[in-house]
Amino acid sequence: MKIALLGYGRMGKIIEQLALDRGHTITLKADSKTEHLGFGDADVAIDFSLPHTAVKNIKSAIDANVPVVSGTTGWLDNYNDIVDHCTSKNGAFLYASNFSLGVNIFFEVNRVLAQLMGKQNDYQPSIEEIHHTQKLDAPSGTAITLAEAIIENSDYSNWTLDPNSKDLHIEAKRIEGVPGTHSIIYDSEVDSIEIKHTAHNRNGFALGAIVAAEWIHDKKGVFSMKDVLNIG
Ligand SMILES: NC(=O)C1=CN([C@@H]2O[C@H](COP(=O)(O)OP(=O)(O)OC[C@H]3O[C@@H](n4cnc5c(N)ncnc54)[C@H](O)[C@@H]3O)[C@@H](O)[C@H]2O)C=CC1
Ligand SMILES: O=C(O)C1=N[C@H](C(=O)O)C[C@H](O)C1
Repeated sequence: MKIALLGYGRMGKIIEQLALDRGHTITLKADSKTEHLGFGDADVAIDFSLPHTAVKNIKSAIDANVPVVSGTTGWLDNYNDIVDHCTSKNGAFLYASNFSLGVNIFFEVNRVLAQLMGKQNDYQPSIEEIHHTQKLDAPSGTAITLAEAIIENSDYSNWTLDPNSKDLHIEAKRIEGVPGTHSIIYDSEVDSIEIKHTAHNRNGFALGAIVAAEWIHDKKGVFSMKDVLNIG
């Protein structure tokens, strides 16, 4: 496949390496200095850019009739706008807050645990996420996905970063060099239950994005990693 990379930072560079190893070619490496996104004959685009550039990048790919997968976080207020745009142009689009196989399994474990704990009022749920200090958004997109599943199965209606709020609390810690760690904690007076996913490096995110790009390149519609991995 010919792949256009929208974003050539930490993730874009790892995706390039793994994509070449899988026999793909890279036709575009767009970064902050790129003035025009020339998609040429790209089969698919992979967007790992910045919260304020993702919407424009995704729309440009759809307008160029290039299926696009996006892992950029922090832009989801515009998600429905992108879905409408993709549908009106008969394009192909997939967003995942986290592309790694391990986290997508963790999402399912979180959902089952949330269903079990939904009526256990003695337990207070909370989420902790830890990322490197260069991360621009908080909480992480992954933490938001985890929170949404807990909210669906409980009396909570919102998540919050404020520890004094009554909403579902997400604690976002920034520590140099951490690729991404997410924990769900249910705490009671007598015990606690905790599940945790720890990324050891970024390769799982990158591989998942390439697998998603391979999957979507000949499709039309709006998809998620559930469609790609066939889990859940
Ligand atoms: N969904 C997932 O599995 C994962 C998502 N992420 C997310 O991916 C995004 C990127 O992460 P990193 O690579 O670590 O960030 P980074 O800061 O290393 O890279 C961002 C890149 O975007 C480029 N860029 C800036 N303006 C652009 C524009 N207008 N068009 C195209 N590119 C532009 C920058 O020059 C840079 O190369 C973040 O939002 C992060 O949260 C990161 C890892 C995994
Ligand atoms: O910025 C990152 O690095 C990551 N961002 C994603 C997120 O916001 O959930 C995924 C992963 O945790 C790494």
